Amino acid sequence: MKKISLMGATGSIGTQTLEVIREHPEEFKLTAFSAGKNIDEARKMIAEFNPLLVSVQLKEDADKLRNEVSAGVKILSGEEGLVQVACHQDSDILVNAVLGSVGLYPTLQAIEAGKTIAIANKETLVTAGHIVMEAAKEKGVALLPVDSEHSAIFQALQGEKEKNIDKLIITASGGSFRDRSREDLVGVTVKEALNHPNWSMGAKITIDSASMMNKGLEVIEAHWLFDMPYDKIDVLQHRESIIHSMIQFHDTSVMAQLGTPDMRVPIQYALTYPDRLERNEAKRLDLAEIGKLHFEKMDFERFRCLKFAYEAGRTGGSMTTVLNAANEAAVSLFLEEKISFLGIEDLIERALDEHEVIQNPDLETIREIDGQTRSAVSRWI
Ligand SMILES: NC(=O)C1=CN([C@@H]2O[C@H](COP(=O)(O)OP(=O)(O)OC[C@H]3O[C@@H](n4cnc5c(N)ncnc54)[C@H](OP(=O)(O)O)[C@@H]3O)[C@@H](O)[C@H]2O)C=CC1
Ligand SMILES: CC(=O)[C@@H](O)[C@H](O)COP(=O)(O)O
Ligand SMILES: [Mn+2]
Repeated sequence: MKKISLMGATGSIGTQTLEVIREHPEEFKLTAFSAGKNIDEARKMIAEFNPLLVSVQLKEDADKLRNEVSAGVKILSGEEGLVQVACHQDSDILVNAVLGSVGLYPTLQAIEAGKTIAIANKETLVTAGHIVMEAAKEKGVALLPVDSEHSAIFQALQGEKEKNIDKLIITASGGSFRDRSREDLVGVTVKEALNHPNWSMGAKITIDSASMMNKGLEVIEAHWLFDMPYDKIDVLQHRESIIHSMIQFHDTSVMAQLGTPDMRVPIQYALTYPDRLERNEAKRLDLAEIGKLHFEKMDFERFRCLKFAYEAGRTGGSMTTVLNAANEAAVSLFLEEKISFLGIEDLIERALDEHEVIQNPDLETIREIDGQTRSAVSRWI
C-alpha cells in the first residue's frame, strides 16, 4: 500500500489523482491533502478519504473546517499547512499538483524530508529549478514527472542512457487559438481562450497553452528534469495530442510515448513507477480510428511567449523566476478581464526587459524577485 500526500487536491490534476486512488483502493491510501479556497470540495474529500491531515489556504476556512470534522483529522492552513502536508511522516510519496510558485517551498521541504515527489507543478521548476534539482540530488530524492510531455520522455528513457540522447522533442497541441493569426488574437475573450481543443485542465494552464507559455514553461521544466541544454530541446506542433513527446537518439532512432489525452495515465505511472497498473475504464488508443496525425514547425513570432521562455532559460539565474511570476500575474489579470489576451505577453516582455539578472539566486532572493515582479506587473496596467 502506497501512502500519498497530495497538494492541490481540489484542482484538475488533484481530482484526477483522487480518481486514480479511488480506482485502486488496495494500492493507494490518501494520508494528507491540501486544498486552496474550495472548502466545499475539501469537506467531501475528508468524508470520503478520511485523511490524517488537511490544509487549506485561509486560516478562517481552517477554523471553520476544524469545528466540523472528527478530532482524528488535523486541519492546518497557509504555507505551514502545505509544508506539513508535503512532509507528512506517514506518506511515501508527495503528489505536487498545486498551482504556481507557491509550490516551491513545500517541495524543498519535502525533499529535505526525503520524500519521493510526483511533480505536476511546473512553476516550481521554472522559478527555481537549480535549487530544486541540486537539493534532490544531494538528498537522493526522485522527482517523477507528471506533466504529460515529461512523463512521455521519462517513459521513453526507460532502459536508455541519457548520454545517447541527441535531442528531446516536446509536442504542443497549439492551444485554443492555434488556427488564428496574431491579428485574429486582438479582442479574443476569456471564454474562447479557455476552450482547449484536447485537454480539460485548470484555467491558468489552459491560458498558458493558448499563449504557448505552457510549452515555454515545459521547455524549462525539461531542461531541469532531464539535464538537457536548451539547444537540444525542440518543440513540434502536433494538434492531436496523441504523441505526448519524443526522444531522438544519436543513432537517429526516435522513441515516442503515445496515448489518448488522459492525465490519469501519467499520474498513475508516477505513482506506480517502475511498475504499471491496469486502467480498466480507460479508452484505449485506436490509431486506425484517428487515421492521421499532423505535425507543424513552431512559429516563434506567432507564439512570442515560447521565444521569451527559451531566451529566459538560456539567460538562466533569476530570469526564469521573472518569466514565471510575470506570467502568473498577467494570466490572473487576463482571467479577471483586466487586460487583453495579447496584453499577457506585453507585460511579460516588459518584466523581462527591466530585470537585471542575478545568477544562481538563493531561495530568499527568488521569493523576493517573485513578489517584486508580481507587484510591478499589477502596477503597469
Ligand atoms: N491540469 C492539467 O491537465 C495539467 C496541469 N499541470 C500542472 O499542474 C499544476 C496544477 O494544475 P491544475 O490542476 O490544472 O490547476 P487547478 O487550478 O485546477 O488547481 C490548482 C490547485 O491548487 C490549489 N491552489 C491554488 N492556489 C493555491 C494557494 N495559493 N495555496 C494553496 N493551494 C492553492 C487550488 O485550490 P482551490 O481550487 O481549492 O482554490 C487547486 O487545488 C500546475 O502547475 C499545472 O501547470 C501539468 C500538466 C497537466
Ligand atoms: C496535459 C498536459 O500535459 C498539458 O500541459 C498539455 O500539454 C497542454 O497542452 P498544450 O500546451 O500542448 O496545448
Ligand atoms: Mn504538459
